[in-house]
Amino acid sequence: MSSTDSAHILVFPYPAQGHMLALLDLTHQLAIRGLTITVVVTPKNLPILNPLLSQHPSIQTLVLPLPPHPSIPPGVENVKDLGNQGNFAIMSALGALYHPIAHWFNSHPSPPVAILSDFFLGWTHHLALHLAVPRIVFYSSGAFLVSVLNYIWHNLRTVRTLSSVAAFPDLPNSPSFPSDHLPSVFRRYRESEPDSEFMKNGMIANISSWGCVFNTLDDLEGNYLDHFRKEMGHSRVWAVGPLCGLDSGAGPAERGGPSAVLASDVMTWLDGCPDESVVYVCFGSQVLLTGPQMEALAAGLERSGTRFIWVVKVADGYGVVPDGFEDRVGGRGMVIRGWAAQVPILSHGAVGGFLSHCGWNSVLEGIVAGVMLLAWPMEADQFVNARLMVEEMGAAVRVCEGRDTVPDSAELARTIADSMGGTRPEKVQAKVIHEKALASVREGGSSLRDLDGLVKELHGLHGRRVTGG
Ligand SMILES: O=c1ccn([C@@H]2O[C@H](COP(=O)(O)OP(=O)(O)O[C@H]3O[C@H](CO)[C@@H](O)[C@H](O)[C@H]3O)[C@@H](O)[C@H]2O)c(=O)[nH]1
Repeated sequence: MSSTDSAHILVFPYPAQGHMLALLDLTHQLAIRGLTITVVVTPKNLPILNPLLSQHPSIQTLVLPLPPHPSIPPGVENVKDLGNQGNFAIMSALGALYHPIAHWFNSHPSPPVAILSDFFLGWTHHLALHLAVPRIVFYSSGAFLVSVLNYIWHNLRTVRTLSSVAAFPDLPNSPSFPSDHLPSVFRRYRESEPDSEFMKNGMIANISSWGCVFNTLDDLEGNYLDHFRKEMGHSRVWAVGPLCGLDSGAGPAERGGPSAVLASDVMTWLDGCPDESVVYVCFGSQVLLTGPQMEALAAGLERSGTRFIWVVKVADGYGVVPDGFEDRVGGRGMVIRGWAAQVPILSHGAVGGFLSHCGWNSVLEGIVAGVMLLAWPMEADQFVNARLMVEEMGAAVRVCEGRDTVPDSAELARTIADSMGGTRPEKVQAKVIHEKALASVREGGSSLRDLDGLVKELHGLHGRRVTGG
């Protein structure tokens, strides 16, 4: 199909690995289904698109410099270099791309018929209204989290005045959370502070957008999706996940960047381990551990007697792997300093557990791999995700919680050894969800059906004007 006879979509990922990689997985799916695509990206994030662009040379990029912001050091364009606290500044800085994008759009011979953009780019709703095209929100987090957030923005004063526990009586299962477990975008929000207000307005704009896509599935979050659909009052809510369970086609070993240790070397090491004997430890792309946390985790892994792969993010002022640790654990463990090929590692039959911060992508990748999660939620949506997996799904074990908490290493060692050794009910349940997740992205599955529905809707926009929402 040529670019003139297929719908042209503008895809705008948010520059954080946990947001971007999943939207690029979706972009790949849209490209193989014949849509014409332009991706908005800043120069330093362009290499993250390499696997996608080499697979689909027809995908165009709109490369725009990141507008300056006083809280963003020169040269920084991705949240991985700032941590979670950098989100508001990056969101605000990107907001200044409104006019450059509008200008590009208005001078394009065959401009996009829709904008598909991350939920941290809520302002693109107004851009889409201005350009008279529909905007579709991509939620890189789950429907439970988004339901919690929507409740918060609608009941801001009430939730802010609650002291220690916040209840969500309108949501399925009426959950409640200690207030320090609420999503970071809310906890970091300060009334009248410009970047905070910009973020909040963007979140509210998401609710009015024409449609939305979730990287989730009915069998995991059907109750929250139903609740959300009711709140939206329309059916343009597509649950297409787990996107990592569809053929990524984008060379998973290079997903997000080159691996610090050659992926083939890691695979060879795993080949020498018995089935489901290895616990994979990684806390996503943003979290850095303090010195005491690193020591406790190292001691826990050492005392557990379990095989492991530990991915350590390194930065000045944060913890390091204790001296002599690797000699003491001998061939039983592998430490990867920097970026790891997470998806291929998890999919290896030798991996049986995943000690994770419960970032949404890690949760889904663990499910697709059929490994049990050992949950250590720290910030953002992670407490909500952990609750879903531990309490509601019964498919994960909680090992620690909190961004600053230092786990007790003896207890950590026991939990790791116990989880990896025995046949816990959570392990069995993780396999049940794994099967359901794989079925959802196979022929006849709910997520594939929704993906086809989304694609049909996008193709249908070609030559038609649908705006607002
Ligand atoms: O060494 C690494 C580290 C991460 N990843 C990948 O990077 C992504 C990380 O995403 P996620 O597990 O969701 O963690 P974060 O990077 O922390 O993601 C942010 O964005 C997510 C989506 O909104 C939220 O759920 C998280 O809480 C938030 O911290 C995943 O696809 C991983 O496979 C690698 O491939 N190699």
